[in-house]
Amino acid sequence: CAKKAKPHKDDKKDLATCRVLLAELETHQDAWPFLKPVDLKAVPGYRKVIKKPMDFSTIREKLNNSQQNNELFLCTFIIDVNLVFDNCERFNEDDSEIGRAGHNMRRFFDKRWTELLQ
Ligand SMILES: Cc1ncccc1N[C@@H](C)c1ccc2c(c1)OCCO2
Repeated sequence: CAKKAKPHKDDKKDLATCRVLLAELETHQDAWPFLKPVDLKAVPGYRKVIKKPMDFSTIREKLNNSQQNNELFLCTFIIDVNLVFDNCERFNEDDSEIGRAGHNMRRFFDKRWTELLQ
């Protein structure tokens, strides 16, 4: 993904842009299934099926802890956001509340990160 994002001279903008993007994801009306980690005790089968759980609050934690000079943070951010949506597709029917929310959120993210980061 590093090559996809146009080579910025200063990563400082990228970190701010990831924070803006994450805030937009968190406040989206379809974000509700993805705001916090899935409760592995409350959702039967989730722990077995989904090898790498991810959610927006975990991504925010990682972003807050990421070193600015470590240019990998941008790729890590993109990979983690896509992991949220890939996990959602794997576990939820397309024709379900959560499945539809996942598709809507992925469409929104793809549009916004292209506008902001490429
Ligand atoms: C993203 C996702 N994929 C699969 C299952 C759950 C979830 N999200 C959790 C928060 C969630 C979303 C909705 C719920 C719920 C938990 O627990 C039972 C009531 O409805």
